[in-house]
Amino acid sequence: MASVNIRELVLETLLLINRDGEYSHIALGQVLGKYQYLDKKDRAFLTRTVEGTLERRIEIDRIINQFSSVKINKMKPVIREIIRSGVYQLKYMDSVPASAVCNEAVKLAAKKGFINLKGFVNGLLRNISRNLDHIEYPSKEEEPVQWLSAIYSMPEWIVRKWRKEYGEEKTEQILKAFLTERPTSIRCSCSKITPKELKSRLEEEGVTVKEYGEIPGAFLISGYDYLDALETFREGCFQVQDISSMMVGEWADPKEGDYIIDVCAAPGGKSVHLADKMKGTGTVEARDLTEYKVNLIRDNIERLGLSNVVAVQQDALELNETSLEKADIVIADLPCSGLGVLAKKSDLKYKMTEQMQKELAKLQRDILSVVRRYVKPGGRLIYSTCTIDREENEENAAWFADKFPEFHLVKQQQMLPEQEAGDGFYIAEFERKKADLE
Ligand SMILES: C[S@@+](CC[C@H](N)C(=O)[O-])C[C@H]1O[C@@H](n2cnc3c(N)ncnc32)[C@H](O)[C@@H]1O
Repeated sequence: MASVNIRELVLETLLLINRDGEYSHIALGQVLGKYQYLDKKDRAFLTRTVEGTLERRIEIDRIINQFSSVKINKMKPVIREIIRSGVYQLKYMDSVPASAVCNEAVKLAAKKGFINLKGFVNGLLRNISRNLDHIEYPSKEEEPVQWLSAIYSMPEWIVRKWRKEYGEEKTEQILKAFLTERPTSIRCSCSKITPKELKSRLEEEGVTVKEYGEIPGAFLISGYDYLDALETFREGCFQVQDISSMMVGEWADPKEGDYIIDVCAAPGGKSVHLADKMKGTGTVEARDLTEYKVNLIRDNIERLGLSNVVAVQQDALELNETSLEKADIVIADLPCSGLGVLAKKSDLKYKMTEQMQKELAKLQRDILSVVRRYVKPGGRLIYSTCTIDREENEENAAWFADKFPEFHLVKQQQMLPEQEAGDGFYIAEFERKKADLE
């Protein structure tokens, strides 16, 4: 088999994300999928370098601009990504010698046809490597927003918003949590295997497993190569799901035989959790907008071998007359800005804008206005997002309770990203009164 240059794959992935606008988890998944034969060490290097270069991009670009005669936004995309990933390795990967970083970057630039820029790449990276102790940052006291933005690589508009909503100290904790490496959280597919059996089978497969006490059947796993290489995953013994996101299933806590409509369900994490909780009884109707998305749900249903979930294509903005007042529980885990899951999808912070966030908050209201009509009198609506933005969360919940008095807000919780596990996530539970006011 032809040998692959791992730094070339890093470059290919970063170009897909930063130049072509692909989502980081999709780009990385595509490249890792295409080169499944890479050994564990190379896969880990690829993942860490791509994710690290992305999550530290604001800081890295500042460093490059401090030392380079050509500013970052004037560089050719290939050279820009070679230098960015080089700076990440120099600053954050102690295991890679500086000389190797510089030499490999120069070779890669030449291989990509930029022979005339070999000297530039070499000179810049060596200069940065010699001056890592002389990087200039904004002053913490005089420019706190700029300082937080540079140190934690978060766009200034987001830092400003969170400082206002959460205060200085909490904002810094949130920013720090996003940059902390965490294990993968999984949920045992309890209709297939007991948590105890799952734990021992994973350990037999060489995986490090830690129980996450607060949720039954939840574990934190690490030390594996990739999921498809695990027999327990292929057999559908567990589902990868964030700890915070599992709380939707815990709050919904369905009874056996319930009819649940999950209006924005792909790839199906919450739908399969609820189906698992109903032990083969009842029905979860898992809907999403496009056939592509619906197929992602089907893949999960098939892998987990569940018989009480059906995946259906349906636009949540269009009223489905046949569903009126039918559901015991409606799950509305709606499209959102995703600013709670930056630990896993760090590129979202560069893609999101204030304007897009406002449009999403409006879309959430529009969807809620339609799908509330599927809830039976006495039934429940669970609204959730994976963001920590008040406008999409508490403000939308208050608007909903005010606009539709047949519902009352039972409880709501904003979960902030945690160091060990758990994304930033929001859940609100509404109950529809038995006798409507309408
Ligand atoms: C936050 S994700 C859902 C995650 C899912 N609940 C899970 O746990 O795996 C939001 C989903 O909403 C879907 N979506 C966006 N607009 C929609 C619409 N108008 N109708 C139905 N689904 C929509 C997206 O395709 C996306 O899959």
